[in-house]
Amino acid sequence: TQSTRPQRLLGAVQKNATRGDPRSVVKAIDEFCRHKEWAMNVGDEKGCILDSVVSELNPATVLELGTYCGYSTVRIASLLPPHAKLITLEFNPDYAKIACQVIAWAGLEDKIQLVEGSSAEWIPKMKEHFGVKMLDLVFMDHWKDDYLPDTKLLEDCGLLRKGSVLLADNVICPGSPDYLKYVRRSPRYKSQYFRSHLEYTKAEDGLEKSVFLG
Ligand SMILES: Cc1cc(-c2n[nH]c(CCNC(=O)c3cc(-c4ccc(F)cc4)cc(O)c3O)n2)ccn1
Ligand SMILES: [Mg+2]
Repeated sequence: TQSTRPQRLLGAVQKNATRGDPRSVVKAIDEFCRHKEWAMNVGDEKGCILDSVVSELNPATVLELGTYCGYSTVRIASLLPPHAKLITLEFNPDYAKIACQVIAWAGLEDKIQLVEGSSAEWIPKMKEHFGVKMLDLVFMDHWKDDYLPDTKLLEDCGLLRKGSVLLADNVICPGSPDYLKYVRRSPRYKSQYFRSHLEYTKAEDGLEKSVFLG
């Protein structure tokens, strides 16, 4: 039977990356997506901006919405301090199966908790189920129409504290206009746009970093 793109991406990781070496996993995926098949990872250009936000924040608790094949999951987790935790939420079981293997190849299972299900179901369960008190960083990279409702849900569930950072991918392409308007207008956020390009292309895209002011 035909393989899927995520399966071929995993194959490229297993063929070209060194087990236990997250940077080689990231590099193998970027090479595959640049030279073989485009895939919707945050990519190397926006990935560097993601790296700088994570490194500056040094977060203890990170939530990623939208695992896909685990590219940004590995990128973020490889920069976290020893006892930090990354919870990543994936809705699509086929993506989750691939991401689980990419994360294992990178040797980052101990830092990452991959959860299969919807954000609407799991965000309200963060505290009781994962013992999460507050989120230091949320990387939003799931369905673009869910960015805004899920931001409001994060606020309502008391998961954001003064200084929590929301970092949203694809605010231009495919775009999340209602989210962008909300965080840029709201007095409860300090927002900043990092202009870049859609992964592996010349199209404009960027990351929006929004600090919750409490
Ligand atoms: C918990 C939960 C998780 C999910 C979930 N998990 N994984 C995803 C994938 C979401 N990502 C995208 O759709 C996406 C699309 C493009 C794109 C595509 C085609 C173009 F022509 C141009 C750009 C580029 C990107 O960078 C993207 O991130 N959703 C969904 C629901 N609930
Ligand atoms: Mg994205």
